[in-house]
Amino acid sequence: MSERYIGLMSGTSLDGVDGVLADFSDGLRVLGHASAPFDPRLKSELLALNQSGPDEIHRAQLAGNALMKVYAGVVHQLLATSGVALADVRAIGAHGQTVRHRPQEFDGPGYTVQLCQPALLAELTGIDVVADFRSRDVAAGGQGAPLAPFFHRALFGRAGETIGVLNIGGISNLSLLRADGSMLGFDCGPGNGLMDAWCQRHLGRPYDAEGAWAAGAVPDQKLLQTLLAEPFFAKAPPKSTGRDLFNEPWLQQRLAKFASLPPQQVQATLAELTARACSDNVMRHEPKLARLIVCGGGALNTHLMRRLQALLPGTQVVSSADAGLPPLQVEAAAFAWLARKAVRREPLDLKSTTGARGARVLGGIWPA
Ligand SMILES: Nc1ncnc2c1ncn2[C@@H]1O[C@H](COP(=O)(O)OP(=O)(O)OP(=O)(O)O)[C@@H](O)[C@H]1O
Ligand SMILES: CC(=O)N[C@H]1[C@@H]2OC[C@@H](O2)[C@@H](O)[C@@H]1O[C@H](C)C(=O)O
Repeated sequence: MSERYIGLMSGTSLDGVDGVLADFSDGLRVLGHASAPFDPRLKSELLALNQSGPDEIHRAQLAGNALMKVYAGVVHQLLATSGVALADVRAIGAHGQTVRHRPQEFDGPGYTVQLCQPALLAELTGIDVVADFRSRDVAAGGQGAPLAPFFHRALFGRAGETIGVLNIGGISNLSLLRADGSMLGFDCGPGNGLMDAWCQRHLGRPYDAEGAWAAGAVPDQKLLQTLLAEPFFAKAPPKSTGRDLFNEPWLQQRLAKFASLPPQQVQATLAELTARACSDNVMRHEPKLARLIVCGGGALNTHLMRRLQALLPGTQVVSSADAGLPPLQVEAAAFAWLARKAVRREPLDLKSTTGARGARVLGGIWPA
């Protein structure tokens, strides 16, 4: 049986799809990486679908179909560039696009929605598809996120060492892999999402490359304290979040009293907010952490990486590239790894991360 899997991730940044073709026959070997940006229409529709709007069920299905075409394009790109035959790929792990994340609503389990049409993807690729990774966890009382910590442990964990893995995507999440093999994983809060939105609004660019714009101003401490007063930051794990909370209206409401601040200073404050959301959690849960491996697009933000290092002077802050896997490949590889777990019906012990009642197999399988 082939040990080759494809992982496809389109995250909360809405920048597009990252795909990885990985071979797990001896640890992890990445055979290919491909990505595809969303065209502006699909991007704005996916963004709009994060909020309720007219005819949203219909629009969500069509957006899911359009998303699968982008996913299939990435699969074909991976096969073409790696030379791996279609029949040699055991399965695709397809995350889909999160448009709602409300794991706890009222007094029962809530829900989490990832737009995804696994049946269509199976048709378009001729490969088994594993999808819907989060709903079982929510059904078992968990947050449904983050799920990558299990992969972080498998890839970066070292017996006898405590290591942190920080993913900075649209939202940021931290995995603390402890020396005794136990682990803690949860979302920290905003990652690049608020910075991206502010940069798009004021510079017309999708993100602040290398954090150069933010680096040119000093954060406003009063605004920073106002943003950090959000109760999510003080909550104890398990916890997860998304665009449902950290969105542009959230920011605009808090900016109302800071109308005279120059936009660049707001950007510097948003970068500091992301850095603090992450570093405060390291200080709270593992103050003597020796090494923090950073992945996700935020690892490419030089200013953010410098701020993290400054806020965590006793910790060596490194990009995941220095630990063997480039930042934009980690999450996609995680969904290849999670697909393999589903195919092998191997449960994950979810308690320490999502807070689910116990170990569960995550994901459903749509045969080719
Ligand atoms: N060179 C760069 N300089 C600064 N920021 C960058 C750079 N390259 C990417 N980014 C940031 O990384 C983001 C994409 O990161 P990534 O692909 O990890 O997010 P995601 O997977 O969508 O999110 P999530 O992990 O929340 O699901 C971009 O939106 C941008 O903000
Ligand atoms: C609901 C959802 O899509 N959550 C994402 C999001 O993006 C980052 C953070 O918030 C994390 O909790 C999760 O993604 C990663 C892949 C995870 O599950 O580990």
